Amino acid sequence: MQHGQSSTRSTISNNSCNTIFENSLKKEKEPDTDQLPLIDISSLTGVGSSTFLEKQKCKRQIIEASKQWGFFQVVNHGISNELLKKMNDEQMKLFGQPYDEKSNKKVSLSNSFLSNAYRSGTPTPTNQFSWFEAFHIPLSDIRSGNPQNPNNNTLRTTIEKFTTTLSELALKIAEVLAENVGCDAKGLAGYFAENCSEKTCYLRLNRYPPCPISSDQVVGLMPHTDSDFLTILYQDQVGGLQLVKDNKWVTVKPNPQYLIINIGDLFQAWSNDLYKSVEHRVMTNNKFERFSAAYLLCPSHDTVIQSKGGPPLYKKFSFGEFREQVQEDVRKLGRKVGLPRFRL
Ligand SMILES: O=C(O)CCC(=O)C(=O)O
Ligand SMILES: [Fe+2]
Repeated sequence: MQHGQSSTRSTISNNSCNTIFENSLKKEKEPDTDQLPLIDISSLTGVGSSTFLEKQKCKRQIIEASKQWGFFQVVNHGISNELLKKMNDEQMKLFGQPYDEKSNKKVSLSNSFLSNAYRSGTPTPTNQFSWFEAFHIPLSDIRSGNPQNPNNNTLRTTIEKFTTTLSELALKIAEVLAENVGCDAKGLAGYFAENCSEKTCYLRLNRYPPCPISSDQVVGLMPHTDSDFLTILYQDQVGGLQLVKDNKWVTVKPNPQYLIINIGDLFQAWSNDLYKSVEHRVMTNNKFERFSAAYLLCPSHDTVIQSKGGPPLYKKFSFGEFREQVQEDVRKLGRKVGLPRFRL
């Protein structure tokens, strides 16, 4: 599959991104960054006790990081280290199955919540290649998993626990960000709960195999922005995630106890460019395989995105229109154009 063709993330390559991408393909070693904001969100998640002032501080940090970086890391997120480890173990087992099994060519995954969920990188029209494989799973499929498939049952229950907490966390973060662009708390609770449901949100399980090819044309995952409100990412200790900050690629120092949150295109449009949907990518590694899991907060296709706070920079669009435009651009141009298509 062309990366992003049927998912909410897609490669992006407008002019400025091309420059970044070309520089980036030289694969020079970028320093890890310890500067990526790390936010203690215990006051939001209720892990431990906290005061009103601590909660206000936490909200301010989330808003600042979303404006300056479009990315931040969180601790005290409410998912235990045991559950994170279990998730990683289950992911290893799942991807460890023979290709025919996991890609659903054999029957063992069919009729399970994983049927038709498998994806892997294929060359782009410009012969660039993403060295990954993934399962793209709508949350509603997880809950309706087939209990008769004992192999996948611990996987399913682990994913279910993991995504239940992530769903709550995603809504809390979304509400903090939306409240700051002038939405009253009552209206907000309705907006996200009504428009983002388990039918519209996804979990992506990613595996980046060790890559023996050293070529500028091969990356773990092509530069892209996420076509959602926000993404919550869990990554293992291997590293390879990079994001653009001040026109340079910086490497995120991996810490498997943190979760990483990034703003997607919809929040950038909604906030009238206050929050940044920042390009990111994954580099390859010739020694180690790498695992990550991404939770994507997406609305239903008929949800309307309307810029708030100041004269609008984007025309009103529905998520369905956005997705169709992305898919059409990927089909016709081989790349996602994304938000610039909707700019006034
Ligand atoms: O694996 C990663 O670190 C990033 C994954 C990602 O960007 C995505 O799934 O959209
Ligand atoms: Fe992404």
